[in-house]
Amino acid sequence: MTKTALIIGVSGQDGAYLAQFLLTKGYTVWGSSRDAEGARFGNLDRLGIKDRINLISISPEDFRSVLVGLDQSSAQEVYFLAGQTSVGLSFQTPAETMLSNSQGMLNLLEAIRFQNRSLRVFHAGSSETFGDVGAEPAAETTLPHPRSPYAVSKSAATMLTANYREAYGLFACSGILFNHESPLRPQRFVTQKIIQGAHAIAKGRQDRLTLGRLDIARDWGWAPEYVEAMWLMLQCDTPQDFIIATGETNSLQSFVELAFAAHDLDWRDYVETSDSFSRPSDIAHSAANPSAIKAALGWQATSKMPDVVRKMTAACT
Ligand SMILES: C[C@H]1O[C@H](OP(=O)(O)OP(=O)(O)OC[C@H]2O[C@@H](n3cnc4c(=O)[nH]c(N)nc43)[C@H](O)[C@@H]2O)[C@@H](O)[C@@H](O)C1=O
Repeated sequence: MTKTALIIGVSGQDGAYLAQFLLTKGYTVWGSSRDAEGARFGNLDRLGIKDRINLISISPEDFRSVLVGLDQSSAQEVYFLAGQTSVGLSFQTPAETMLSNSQGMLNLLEAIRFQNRSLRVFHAGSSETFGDVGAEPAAETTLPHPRSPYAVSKSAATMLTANYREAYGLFACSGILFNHESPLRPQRFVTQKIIQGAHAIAKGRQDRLTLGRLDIARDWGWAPEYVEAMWLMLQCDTPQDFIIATGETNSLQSFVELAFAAHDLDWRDYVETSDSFSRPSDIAHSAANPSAIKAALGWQATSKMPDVVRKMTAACT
């Protein structure tokens, strides 16, 4: 029998790749955005799948709209990928960030409980939950130490998901996603800003690139691989939270170096730094231990940071 999935937040990077992946698996795919009639769905267009998705409007902060969306799609699997995704922006829009990420996920869990639906639900959690990790990479058991309104909103939604699983027996789980990138990433995120900046400089369309702190370090993976992990988590016998990451941490400076080297340029000739991109509090070092998902589901990231740079650069036009 054909399976049906609903992706709440289909217009973003992960929503688009997940929709594409589920179509290859033969799913009927429903995808939501706040205003499905007004939205452009540029990422779905870019992947050439817009016409194959049943597009509907859901505002996750609006309980009624979530209930109606679940009814309309009759999905067996629901993926919550909606909400405000920028850590930097969350310092300026803390309330909106809390509402869209925490209240939105709570509404979905409550709607499933209220309608007594036996569907499976995936929540996109974030490594931001862990804050700065020390020498020991974060594992599923690492205690939260959120350092931004975004991180607090994701931590709350992750805890709510676990609570509804334990209290009401819902098949609900969170993937604790570390940074994952692709050509669909907007330039508000540092990787795409660097890739596009280096490309524009190489083409003579731009002189300099201004960035914030270069000494921060992240675990950067390849987004199309991460959506497969999301799907695998809903195919398990029992729901469980997993870290989704490569297990390799690199500095932002090394990312910049590779992005410019891809055009035979020395980054030091073009990159300057400015405090205007600094955050009130930031994570200096983020690192993951993704061994649990490999052991349980056989999933592991094959593209590491240099592959991410290479593939994002290759997609530049
Ligand atoms: C896992 C997590 O991953 C992402 O959050 P993020 O790590 O904050 O991503 P980002 O690319 O905005 O920043 C990465 C680092 O880079 C530093 N940085 C330096 N210079 C610039 C700069 O010029 N722009 C930006 N944006 N950052 C800069 C910045 O201060 C930060 O330390 C989201 O997907 C989020 O949804 C998520 O869950």
